[in-house]
Amino acid sequence: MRTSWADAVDNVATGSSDNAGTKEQKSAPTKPAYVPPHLRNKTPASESPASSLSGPPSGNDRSRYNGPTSGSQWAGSRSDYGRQGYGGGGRGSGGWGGRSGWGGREREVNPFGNDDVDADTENAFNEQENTGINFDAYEDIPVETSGDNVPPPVNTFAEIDLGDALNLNIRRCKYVKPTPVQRHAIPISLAGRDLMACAQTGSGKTAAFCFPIISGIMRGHIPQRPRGVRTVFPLALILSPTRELSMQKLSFPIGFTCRYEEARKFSYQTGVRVVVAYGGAPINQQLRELERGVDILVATPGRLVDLLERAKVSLQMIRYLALDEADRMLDMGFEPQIRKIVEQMDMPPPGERQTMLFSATFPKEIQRLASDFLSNYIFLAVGRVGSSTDLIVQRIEFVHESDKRSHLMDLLHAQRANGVQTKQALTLVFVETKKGADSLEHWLCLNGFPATTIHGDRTQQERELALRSFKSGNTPILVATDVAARGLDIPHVAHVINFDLPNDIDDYVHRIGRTGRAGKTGLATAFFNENNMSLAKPLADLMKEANQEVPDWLTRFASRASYGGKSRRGGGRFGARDFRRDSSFNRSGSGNDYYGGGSSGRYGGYSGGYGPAATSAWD
Ligand SMILES: Nc1ncnc2c1ncn2[C@@H]1O[C@H](COP(=O)(O)OP(=O)(O)OP(=O)(O)O)[C@@H](O)[C@H]1O
Repeated sequence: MRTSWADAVDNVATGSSDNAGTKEQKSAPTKPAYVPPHLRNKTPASESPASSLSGPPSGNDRSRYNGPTSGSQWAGSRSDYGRQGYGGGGRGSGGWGGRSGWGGREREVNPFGNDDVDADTENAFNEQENTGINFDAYEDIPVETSGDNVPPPVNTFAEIDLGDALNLNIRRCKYVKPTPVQRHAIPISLAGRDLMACAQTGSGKTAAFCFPIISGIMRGHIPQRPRGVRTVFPLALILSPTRELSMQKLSFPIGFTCRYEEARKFSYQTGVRVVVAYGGAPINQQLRELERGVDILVATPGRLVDLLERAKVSLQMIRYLALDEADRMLDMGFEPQIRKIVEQMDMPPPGERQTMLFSATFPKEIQRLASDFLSNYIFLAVGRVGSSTDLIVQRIEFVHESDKRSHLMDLLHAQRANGVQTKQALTLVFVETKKGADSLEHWLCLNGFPATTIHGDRTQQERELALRSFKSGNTPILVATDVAARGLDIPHVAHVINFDLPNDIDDYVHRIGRTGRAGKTGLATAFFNENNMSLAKPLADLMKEANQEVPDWLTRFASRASYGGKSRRGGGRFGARDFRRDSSFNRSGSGNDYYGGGSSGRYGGYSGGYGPAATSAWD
C-alpha cells in the first residue's frame, strides 16, 4: 500500500523509516525543522551532516542560502529527480528539509507513483502520451477578458517561466500544452494581478491557479517567517468548499481531495510544501502536519476558522489567496465564514495579497460579492459564464418517478449491449437522498450491475473504498448524492445520469461536468418529470446555449410563465459576463438577461464552435 507523505514524514521524524540511508535520520533530531522556501535553495556546500550540526543560519544569513544557483533563474534539470527526497527542487538541491544542518532529510512521497519522468526521459515525452485529450476541441472557445492592461495569453508552457521543477511536474502530469483557461490565467497571475475566472468544468482550472502560486513561492523574496512559535504562517491559502458545511454536517471533501492531490503533484520536489486541513477528519494529524511547516494551505472554511481561532494558523503572511468554486463559497451560507477568514482575521488586504477566484459558474450577484475581495482585477471568462461544455452530449428524458428504475435499467442494458460498460466507461448516477443512493445501489447490484455508492453518511473508509472501486472499474457504476457534484476528477466517467435532477441549474452544470473533462467527450442523461418544473427554463436555456437538442416538451414547459423561473439568483447566467460591464446590473442590482447583454464584440457570434463535431462516447 502506498503510504502518504505524512506517514513518510512521520517515519523520518520518529526514526521508524525503513528506507535506505536512514543512518543519518536516526541520529537526527526527532522533529524535522521547517525550512521556509527562501532558505531552501542552498546548494549544499557539503553533503556531510557533520559539517552542519550547528543548525540553520539565522534568517538574515541570506548570503548562504539565497538566490538562484545558476545563471538561469532556475537551476537546471537534474538527472536524479524523483530519486532524492525534497532536495531535487528547481532551485538547486537544497530543497525542502535539505538543509544540511538537520541531517534528517524528509523523503517526499512521489505522488506520481511509478509513472515518473526523469531528466533522461523527458525528451521521450510527446503528444502521443495524451491520447484521449482532444485539445482541438478547445480551439474555438470564446474568451473574454476585461480589466486594465490585461497581460497577453501564452500558447505553450515554454513561454512562461514557471521554473524547472514545476516544468518537470507538468511533464510528469503529461500536460503538453496549456488549456485555454491556463493560457490566459497563468500569465495574468504571474503578472501579479488579481483575477476572477470562469471556465467550464474539466477545463484545467486547478493548474491555472496552482502553477502561479507554486512558481511565485519558488521564486522566494518571501520575508522570514517567525520561528519558535506554534503558529504557522502559510504563504498561500486555497479555500475550497465542502457542501456539508451548509448542511451542518461534517465535511465530505471528495472534490476537495482531488484538488489537494493535484496541488501535491504540481509541487512535488519544488520545495513548496502543501498541507491540507478539512473538517470531518481528526484535527490532530492535520495539526502535526502543519507544525512541520506549510507554504500552501488547502483548507475548507470551517476547519480553517477553527485553526485560526486556536491560533494554530496565522494568515498574516498570505501572499496568495485562491477561492476555488468561488460562487459556492459565497453562496449557501458560506459567505460569513469566508468574510471572517478573508476580512476579519490577519490576512493582508486586497492589493497587498494576490487574489484569484475560480469557478465554472459565476452568477453576477456572486461576482459582485466576490469583487470585495479583489483589487483592480481582471475578469476572465473562457466559454460563456455558467455554460456547460459542448463536449458533453446532453439528453433529457421525461420519466415519471415510478418508472425511473426501469428506465435506468433499460439504459444500462443498452450500454452493456453496446459494450460500453467497461473500465474505460464509468457511469455516475446522481440521486437526491442518501437513502435513495443506498437503495438504488442495492437494487442495481441485485440486478447484476456492480455499483457502489458515495454520500455524506458513509465513513471516510467507505468513501475511499467506493471511489477506488469506481475508479478502477471494479464497480463501474457509482451512485452519488450532490457531494460528488463539484471538483471530482475521475478519468473515464463517460456517462452522468441525473436520476433525480437537482433544484439548481448551476448544480446541474457541475454534476454533468464530471464527464467531458480535459477535452474528452461525454454523455449526460437526465430524468425529468413534474417535480422538476422549476428547472425547465434554465435547463432549456442551458441546453440551447450548448447547442444541444432541446425536446419540444421541454421547450413547452419552459415557455409557460409559471415554469419559466429564472436562475434562482435573478438571471444573468450567460449575460454580460463581467458584472462590471453590465450597467443595468449596477443600476438595479439584478440582471435580467439570460443571453442578452454580453454577446457583443468579438464573442457575439459564439455558437459553440466545436459543438457539432463532438461525438458522444456512446455513439
Ligand atoms: N494542460 C493540460 N493538459 C492535459 N490535461 C490537463 C491540463 N490541465 C489540466 N488537465 C487535466 O484535466 C482534468 C480537469 O482539470 P481540473 O480538475 O483542474 O478541471 P476544473 O476546470 O477545475 O474542473 P471542475 O470545474 O469540474 O472542478 C484533470 O484531470 C487535469 O489533470
